[in-house]
Amino acid sequence: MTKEGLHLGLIGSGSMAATVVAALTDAGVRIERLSVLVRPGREAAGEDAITEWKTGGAVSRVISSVEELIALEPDIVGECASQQAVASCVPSLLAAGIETVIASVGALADPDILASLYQIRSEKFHIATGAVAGMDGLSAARLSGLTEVVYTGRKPPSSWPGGGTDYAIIFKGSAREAALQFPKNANVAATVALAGIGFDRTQVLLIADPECSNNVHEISFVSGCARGNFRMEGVPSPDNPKTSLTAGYSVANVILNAIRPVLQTIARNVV
Ligand SMILES: NC(=O)C1=CN([C@@H]2O[C@H](COP(=O)(O)OP(=O)(O)OC[C@H]3O[C@@H](n4cnc5c(N)ncnc54)[C@H](O)[C@@H]3O)[C@@H](O)[C@H]2O)C=CC1
Ligand SMILES: O=C([O-])CC(=O)C(=O)O
Repeated sequence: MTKEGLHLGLIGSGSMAATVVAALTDAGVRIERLSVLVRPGREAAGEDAITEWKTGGAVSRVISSVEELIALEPDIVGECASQQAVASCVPSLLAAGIETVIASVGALADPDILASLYQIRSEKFHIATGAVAGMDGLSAARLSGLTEVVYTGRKPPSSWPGGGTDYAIIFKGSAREAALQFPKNANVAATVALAGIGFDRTQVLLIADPECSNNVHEISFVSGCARGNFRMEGVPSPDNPKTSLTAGYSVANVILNAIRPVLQTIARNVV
């Protein structure tokens, strides 16, 4: 981060990336440079997408390899792309010492990916809570002994693979299976698993519900210190209703917290 502002790196140029940039700009962060990693061949589409973003005048650049992104030396990178992007980009970013926040948390349900990130043991690795909330309470309750954690995710039928219009139980099983089978819809299952009793003991129910206009996340748990029941009702992103707007705000919030010490230093220097 220079005295003038933040050099933000993003992986992905879809709905969540747009929300992250708008949220940071609205929060008063001056994004001086924006480096956006897209899939090879998607550079022009990425550049078009960025023209619609609320960047506050950032100088933007679209690249298509993680090596180029690393060479540009962003202050922090937000992954807003896919589980595959976590696997292929995040270990290199962390190995290069770059602060990185992930949204595609379901990637960690794959033991090989988890192991590759664990080996790096970087304090610069952040997991956004995404579309859900209450993970602090769940992880605190874990210390008292969790005996049951159930996550239920409901979205309108059109937001599930295959579309349709009717009520349907899309999936019932473990958080590991949910996160790997529904990479665009069940990252929250992975987040709940990581905060609570793990990928194999967390029970997941995914429902296509025509009564829903929002994306609803319900968590219940039983522990030694508390029983918990909480519910988050996320407004779908206009460009991609599968993704709740909360998820992008969550990535922006992690970025804000990570850069805050630097912002405070700048404020002290300027005032
Ligand atoms: N933790 C959470 O609560 C949530 C996490 N997510 C994750 O965030 C991701 C992004 O969500 P949206 O922006 O709504 O999706 P989107 O489909 O609007 O945009 C994703 C963009 O990333 C690009 N992309 C995918 N893999 C890439 C790679 N390896 N390198 C560069 N670009 C790549 C795609 O081409 C697409 O343009 C989802 O795919 C999902 O994995 C989504 C919703 C909630
Ligand atoms: O955005 C949401 O509501 C949740 C979601 O897609 C996910 O968990 O992957």
